Amino acid sequence: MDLGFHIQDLRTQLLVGLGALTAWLILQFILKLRAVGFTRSKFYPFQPFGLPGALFPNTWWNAGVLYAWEGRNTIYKDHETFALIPYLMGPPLLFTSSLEVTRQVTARKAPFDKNKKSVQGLRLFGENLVTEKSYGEWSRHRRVVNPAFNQELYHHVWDSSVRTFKDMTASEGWDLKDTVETKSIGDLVSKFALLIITDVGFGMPLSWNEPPGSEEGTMTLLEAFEVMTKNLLITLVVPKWAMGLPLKELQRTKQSHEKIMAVMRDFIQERRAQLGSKTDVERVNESRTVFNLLIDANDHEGKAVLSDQELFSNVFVMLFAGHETSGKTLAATLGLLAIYPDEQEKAYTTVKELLAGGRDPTFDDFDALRPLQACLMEALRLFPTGSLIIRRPTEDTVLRPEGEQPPVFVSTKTLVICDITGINYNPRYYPDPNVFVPSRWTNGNEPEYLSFGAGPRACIGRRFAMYEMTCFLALLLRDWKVEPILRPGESTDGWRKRVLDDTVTLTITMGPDRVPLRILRRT
Ligand code: HEM
Repeated sequence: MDLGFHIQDLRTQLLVGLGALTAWLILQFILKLRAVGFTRSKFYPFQPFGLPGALFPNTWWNAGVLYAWEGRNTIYKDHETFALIPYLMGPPLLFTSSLEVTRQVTARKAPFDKNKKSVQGLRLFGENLVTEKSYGEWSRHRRVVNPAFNQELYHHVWDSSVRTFKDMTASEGWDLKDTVETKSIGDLVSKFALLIITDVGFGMPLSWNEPPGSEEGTMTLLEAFEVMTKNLLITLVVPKWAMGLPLKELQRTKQSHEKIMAVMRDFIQERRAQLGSKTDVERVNESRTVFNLLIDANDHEGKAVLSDQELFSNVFVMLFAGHETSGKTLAATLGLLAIYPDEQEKAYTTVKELLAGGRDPTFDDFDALRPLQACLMEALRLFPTGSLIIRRPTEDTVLRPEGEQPPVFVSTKTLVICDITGINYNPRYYPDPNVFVPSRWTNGNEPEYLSFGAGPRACIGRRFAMYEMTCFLALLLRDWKVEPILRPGESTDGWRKRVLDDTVTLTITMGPDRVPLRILRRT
């Protein structure tokens, strides 16, 4: 055999292959540029939210998963709207920090819809309110769930928040202490929010020390959520059959899914058993928890509005959307109040005057607690837990930014990223965007608020979240003061960077991770 000829042949084939690949990449690159109308672009090998972009950190050559967060003060400096072209892999993206463009993308009947792939992680158990397409089955889901979010439910949220807060301080031993140091206020407030959603959303009041599944040796629901959230990437990339392999993280991820499925199955069965023994009149008079309404809609004879799978999936998404977001927001708010003692003092003065004699806050106090709501809104501006509104054009479209900026063409091949972080740090809308200024939201000239989304797909749980978080904050500030636990020689700016800014993670929602705090009893 002529080995020299064989190698020569192989080399030629390799060169031809490489040439073809290069030609194909160049063609794709041109098509991607065309898909965004040759708009001003930045170039990276991959897109930030897919593999392998998300696997590598955000750096000069890679737009990692925290691209928008880490670039919040820089990437929009020259252009409020620009394209990101992944030249090796992934669709072209149009990033915008423009309110005007975001309004056009999220408006009712706008030619934009959810992108199925972007909400893949929330489709773990099937389609639901969050994952359905606006021009698909979404309105059917929203029609079923909408009526549950009413005043009666919010009353329930408030009462449950008071009860759970007291349960927390008693169970965590705070009631016997003057100073509490916690390594992670995030863990406590996340648990608080989970207990509220299980109680109010599903009629399952659980005590602080007995979260579901707390039998010895098994994962609790809280742990299951944490594992599932942290390992979302594993869920998205590892095929189902491989989840059974004997690797620790795979096993834990699998266990977390099983736990969540089991708890939800129990929820559904228990509730069905309760509802089954009731007449129609009794059903109507029943406490209208989100869950009762879902079951009702599911079971009503001849009028099944949601399939069993959809019911299951909506239960999951409510548990998820209803706890992670509020927990992370509360953690960020407490962290910021700790390093802005003047703002904390102002909020405390409101609470002290309103709750004279140390009484508990009631539902009717909500409006008077507006300065506390402003602290939460401002923290959520700085750390928007739902940080990206991702949409795909349903037809080729032109977006028109404000002022002098040129119109932007986007084809159906493009993903449009309305970057809430980008908008929230845009100095045109929020002067001194890095500073925590709660009075932005009470000065009578409030800017538009994007942190709960916009348009018909905006957050259905906004008021739910604001009630539970305001109540928590009122109770905490009434009795306690929060302080940062500084390292020797550390400034509060250094603390903010280390504990808040640099610990932000993006799984499904975004926010600081743990937030260590010193909590001192007020005398
Ligand atoms: C601080 C707390 C919260 C924040 C920051 C937040 C943020 C958001 C955002 C930005 C969206 C829009 C996403 C998009 O357009 O792609 C959204 C949608 C949604 N949120 Fe929230 N959320 C919070 C709390 C809650 C709570 C407590 C619940 C339920 C109890 C909830 C349930 C939902 C649902 C079901 C949707 C999808 C609505 C639809 O597409 O029709 N959220 N949320």
